[in-house]
Formats: sequence, structure tokens, C-alpha cells
Amino acid sequence: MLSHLIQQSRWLLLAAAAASVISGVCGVLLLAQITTALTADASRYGSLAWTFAGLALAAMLTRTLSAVLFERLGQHALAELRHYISARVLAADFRRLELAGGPRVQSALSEHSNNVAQFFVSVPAILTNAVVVAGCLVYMALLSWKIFLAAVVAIGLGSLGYHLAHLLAIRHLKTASQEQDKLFGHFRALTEGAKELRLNRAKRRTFGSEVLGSSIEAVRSSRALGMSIFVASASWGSFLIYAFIGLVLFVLVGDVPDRTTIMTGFALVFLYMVTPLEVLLLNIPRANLAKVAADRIEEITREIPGAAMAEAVGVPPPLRLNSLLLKGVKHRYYHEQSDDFFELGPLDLEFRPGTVTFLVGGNGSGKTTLAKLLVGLYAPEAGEVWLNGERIEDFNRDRYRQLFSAIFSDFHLFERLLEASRPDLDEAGNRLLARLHLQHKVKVSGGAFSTQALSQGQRKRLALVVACLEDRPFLIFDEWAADQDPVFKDVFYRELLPELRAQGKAVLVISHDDRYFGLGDRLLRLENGRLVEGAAASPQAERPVLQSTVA
Ligand SMILES: Nc1ncnc2c1ncn2[C@@H]1O[C@H](COP(=O)(O)OP(=O)(O)OP(=O)(O)O)[C@@H](O)[C@H]1O
Repeated sequence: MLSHLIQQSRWLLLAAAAASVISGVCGVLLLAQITTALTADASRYGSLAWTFAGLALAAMLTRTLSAVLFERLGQHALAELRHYISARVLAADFRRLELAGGPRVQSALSEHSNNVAQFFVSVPAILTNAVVVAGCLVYMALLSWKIFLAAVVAIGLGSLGYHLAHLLAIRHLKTASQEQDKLFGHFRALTEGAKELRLNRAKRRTFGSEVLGSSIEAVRSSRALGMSIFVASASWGSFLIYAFIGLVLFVLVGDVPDRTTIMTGFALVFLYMVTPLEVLLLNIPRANLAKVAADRIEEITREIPGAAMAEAVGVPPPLRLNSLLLKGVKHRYYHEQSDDFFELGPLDLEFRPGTVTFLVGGNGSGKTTLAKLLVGLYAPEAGEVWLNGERIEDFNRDRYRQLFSAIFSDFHLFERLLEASRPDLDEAGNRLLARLHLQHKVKVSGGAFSTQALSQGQRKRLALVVACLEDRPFLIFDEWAADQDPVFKDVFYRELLPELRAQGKAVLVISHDDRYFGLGDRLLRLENGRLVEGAAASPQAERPVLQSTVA
């Protein structure tokens, strides 16, 4: 992931890196100028001053250039990652997305992406300071090979300590990023469960301290521990530098004739080198954190492989429904905690245009799962789906899904009506709003609802407006009427459903409103994942069920 981002902007990255390196080189040359000026004749001051001024200016310009370029690279990487993750989520197989879970995806899109982008902020610091440190070491090597060898030993010890610390720290950083995915789930509960948390003080307290609080703490402690180990290893590096300075100044230089001048020169080099070295050692952990975040993003996106979703070029011809057959289809959910399965099917069903089918059954009997299987959100684990004589498989499932409009009980209303291809969107939308008695509350203008601050039943009517605007051949309503008042329930069952039937739509209505079951053409009953025969309409049903076939 990180290497892909680096590869993608390699030229800009190279330019930024070159600017960082030049800035570091200018820093080292400035140091050389300073040490030369300390011992130079007054006659050379003029030329030294000009060189010094030129180098200072070049250092400032190249540092600014590299910082700006890296900042741009960081923002570019962040945007790229967000595009990439969103595209993966948009294309992901629905079931795999359900399994991966929203909070982990949210975490990848926000925190992990930010941490990866931070890499591009730490790189210039690492590069510039690495050049300064390397330059100082070379300068010392020119002065004395003994000092150079001592520096090599110090660097070797520092690297070994750093490597060991790295192995330990990375474990804690990984634990922190795993815990952070869970934390995003708790953040969601914080707003989505706001009502429940306010109504029950004990629940609020327990959630705040034991669930949310402990998760925040777990992230904090693992990350703090990981970063502390890195920082401690950076301090170990600094200590080695001071030990090295001591060794050079008090042991290696010895009692030479020109001791004061030499000592002054070395002291200057060392002092000049300490800050870059510390900055260097502190920025390497950030780059490591970016690596951990990039691995996490990769792991999450691997869990949500893309389903075949060819983007149609232009407007594809609308799908027709002549017949839709489910032959022996099955779906299974595995419940890890109880180590058991819920199995739906095998189901054999046929749907034809112009029919209204009621699907009934107790809670958890598999109605919604059947709807998800029917609309192609789940690929059948066994059996076949046939549309108009064509078998539906992975390669044509996305096209097949375009046959349906569905309102599930956990439906989502988008801010904009996304059926943008209709030129009469506003007009048709407002007509439908009037039919659903919402014209005084909401308008469609500029392709969007004027408000969504409505009751749940009213929002469901907006979802119905969207479904009607989509004008698909097959409509699915998952307990749509459950939130409607008796008057509107009547409108739905007695007016809208017959109208949809008359328009030749196939309609599947998941419902518990048994007094209306007689208005359908067919009644299907699910019990524990199996379709059962002998579905009977309620005694108050309005007219007999025309058919009760399980094909
Ligand atoms: N996302 C899921 N992951 C795992 N198991 C699930 C999932 N969704 C549903 N199940 C399991 O499948 C069974 C059937 O669920 P489904 O939502 O299809 O029932 P339903 O008939 O629509 O129920 P209800 O009337 O309560 O809406 C449930 O008992 C549950 O155990």
C-alpha cells in the first residue's frame, strides 16, 4: 500500500527528496563554513560571508520547497487512499462488507489513512537530518579515522538497540490499531444510541466507563507504550551520541599541541549534529506508525474483495422481467459465538410480472435474508437463479440487481436523489410526494428532498418516492407499512399495491399485517428458513388468496 503510493508519486517524491537532501547538504556546508571561519584569516571573511549567506539562503529555499512538496504529497496520499478505500467499499461483495463491519471501514478511511499520510510529513525530516548527520560523520572521518571508527561503533550499537525496540514496539502499535477499529464502533454507538443512553443513567455510566472508556484507554495505552519504546530507543541513540562525544573529546583527541582549536571544532560539529539526530530518531517511529496503518488498510481491503461490477458505458437498456426463477437456492449464516448456522432454503420459487406476493413468517424466520438473496445482494451458496431464461452468475449479478428497487427496514435515504438520469425528476418527485400526503412537508427541488427531518413513517414514504422514481420492474418492501398509520396502511395495501400490479410490476411485500394478506396474489410463509405450504389468510382477510404456490 505504502510502496504503491510511493511508486505512484515517485517523480514528485524524488523532487521533494532531492530538495531535502540539498537542504541537508547546505546545512553541512554551513557547518564547514562556520568551523573554517573560526580559524580563518580576517582577509578571507568577505568571501566566507558571501558563501555563508548563499548557503543559508539555499538551505532555507530547499527546506521550504521540500516541506511544501511533502505536504502536497501527504494530502495527495490521503486523498488517494480515501478514493481507493471508497472504491473498494463501493465494489465490495455485500456479504463480505457486512462481515468486515462499518466501524473498521470508517477507521480505515479516517485514522489509518491520516497515519499513512503522516509518512510524507516525516520523510523530509528524516532525509534532511539524515544528510546532516551523515555529512557531520564524513567531516569527522576526514579529520580522524579513529573518530570515524568510534562513530561507526556508536551507530552500530544504536541501530541494534533501535531494531530490538522496533520489534517490540510494532506489536503494541498493531494491537492499538486493532483496538481502534472497535473504538470506531463505540463512537457510532455514542450517537446512534444517544436516546437509550440518556434514558438509562446506569447504562450511560457503564457504556461511558467500561465500554467506551476502556476502549479509549486500550488504544491510548498500547499506542503510548509502542511509541514510548520507540522514543526510549531514540533516547538511547542520543545517549550514545553524547557517549561518543565524550569519548572523542576526552579520550581520542588526547593531549595534542593544538588541542583547544581541535576541541572547539569537534564540539561545534557534535552540537550541530545532536538536534538533527534527535529529530531523525523521533521521526522514524512516525514512519513506522504509517507502515502499521498501511498494513491495516491493506488487511481491511483484502477482506472486502470486489464483486464483478462492470460500469456500464452510457445508459444501459432497462431490464425487463418475464420470469424469475429460484431453483434450490440456499444461504447460510455462521454464528461464531454459538458455533451454529442459520440456513435458509433450499428454496424453489417463481416470480412473474404483475403479481403481488406476500412473504410472512415469525421473527428470524429468514424473510429479509430471502429478500437479500432474491435481489442478488447475497450470491446463493447452492442452487441457481434464472432471469428470463438466463442463469445469473457472478459476472452478470450486478446487472441483475438493477431489476430491483427495495426498501429494507434499515433503509438509507441519500442526501440527493441519485436517479439523475430522469429529466423530470423534480416534477415526478413532487407528484409522488403529493400522492403520499407529504407535499406540505417536503419538496423535491434541484434533485434533492428539501428536508429529511421527518418521522420514521414519513421518511419511509420518502424511500417509497425514491423506489417509484427508480421505476424498476421488481419492488420489494420489507415491513414497509409497519410504521404507517392505519389510514396510510390502507392507501398502501388497497391503492398503491394494486396500481403497481396494474403497471406490470412484480412486488414482494414482507409484512405482518395479516388483515391485508388476502389482497395479494400469493402468500409465502417462512418457518426457520424453510417455505411451508398451507399458508392461510387471516379470518379478516379481504379476499381469498388467488394462488398459494411454492413453485
Ligand atoms: N448479518 C447477519 N449475520 C449473521 N446472521 C444473521 C444476519 N442477519 C440475520 N442473521 C440470522 O438469520 C436469521 C434470519 O434473519 P432475517 O433477518 O432474515 O429474519 P426475518 O424473518 O427478516 O426477521 P424479522 O421479522 O425479525 O425481521 C436470524 O435468526 C439470524 O440468526
